[in-house]
Amino acid sequence: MPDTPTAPVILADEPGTFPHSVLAERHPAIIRQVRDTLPYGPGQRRALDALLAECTGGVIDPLPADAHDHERWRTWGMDAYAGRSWYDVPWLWSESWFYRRLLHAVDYFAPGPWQGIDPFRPSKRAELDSPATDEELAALDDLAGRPEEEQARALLHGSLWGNRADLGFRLSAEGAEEAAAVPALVADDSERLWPLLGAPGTGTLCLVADNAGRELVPDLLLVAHLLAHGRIGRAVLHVKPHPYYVSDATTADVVDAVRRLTAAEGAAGEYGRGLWAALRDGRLALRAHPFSCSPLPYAEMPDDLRADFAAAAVTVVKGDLNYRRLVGDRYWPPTTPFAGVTGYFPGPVAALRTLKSDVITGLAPATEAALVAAEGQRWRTGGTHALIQVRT
Ligand SMILES: O=P(O)(O)OC[C@@]1(O)O[C@H](CO)[C@@H](O)[C@@H]1O
Repeated sequence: MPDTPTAPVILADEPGTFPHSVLAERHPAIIRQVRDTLPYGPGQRRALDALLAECTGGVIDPLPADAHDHERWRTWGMDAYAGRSWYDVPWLWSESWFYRRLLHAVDYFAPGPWQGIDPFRPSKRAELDSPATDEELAALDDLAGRPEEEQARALLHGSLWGNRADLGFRLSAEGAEEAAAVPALVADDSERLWPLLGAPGTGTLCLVADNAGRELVPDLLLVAHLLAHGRIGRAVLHVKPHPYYVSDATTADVVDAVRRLTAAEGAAGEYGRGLWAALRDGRLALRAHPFSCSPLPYAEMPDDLRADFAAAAVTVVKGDLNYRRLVGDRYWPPTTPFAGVTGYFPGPVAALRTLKSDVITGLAPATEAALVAAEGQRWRTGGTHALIQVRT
């Protein structure tokens, strides 16, 4: 691994910064949204109110000793951070902790009637059922007659820009989606990705999914296309084992998305039936590893997950949060080489991400200078720029 100097870990302790606004504004908005969209009983509403007070002004209070994942969270740093302000621990950690505590408040893990009920399901379903999704699926028919290579490129870009549709992000950046009408890639290594996905392919693609709905649908379309055209032999789709970051995809969301596709007309329906068959015969496998909801960077991944990625021809890592975990949630100088910070990854890795937080690596000096000249630092968090970075 090239010798990469380290950089300061991002905390949320500075008012006026993006991480601080996530803890001080976005998390309270998410609690209010959850409280309003499902008819939770008095106990759950009290717990949500207590969480609101704790996450904005209180300290980290460990999970109850009988929580199923108490031991896991201890190894992930819970004891070390107990008693400290949410703002004073790594931002990556406190955000992840927020979602775990939210699930506790709504009895997601508690035996009883609310066990396994996704608090974010109403917003995920609304997005999947929206006319915008219909339009995107209908547009596939125009693509169907094009040369295969052109289709593959279009689907890769669909998967990349699908990351702009992020329900949690919309709570605090209304309008970002519309503002980004012109795709603006700040780094594009896609020419190094295609040889890893070249026909006749027998290799495995690992795709580490991010959001459900309008991101997961194009991710699945890309996988369906690569399988159907023999560019890969098999795909492994990593999803979250439980609801996370509002819109992150779980197995239930994959099932919803595949059913949505199979019910569609034309090319979308064909892709849907291909995915259904691939799930049934094992060419498309799902993983929901606990580490996918961990508050730690991928550099600290456990051995079984490492082995999964090591066996892939390439691992494609989707979205902003996965990028933060891939390169480390640090204030890297933007020109820090991507290959250096991902040198630990056990095989070729590609990041497909729209930029929604401060972390960035691998920019050419001229690109950084042009972005700063045009936008100050807004390009880092506005969701209007994207990147494709590859380390072979
Ligand atoms: O991973 P995703 O869905 O692309 O984005 C997740 C996100 O919306 O949440 C975090 C702030 O809460 C940021 O990392 C990012 O803006």
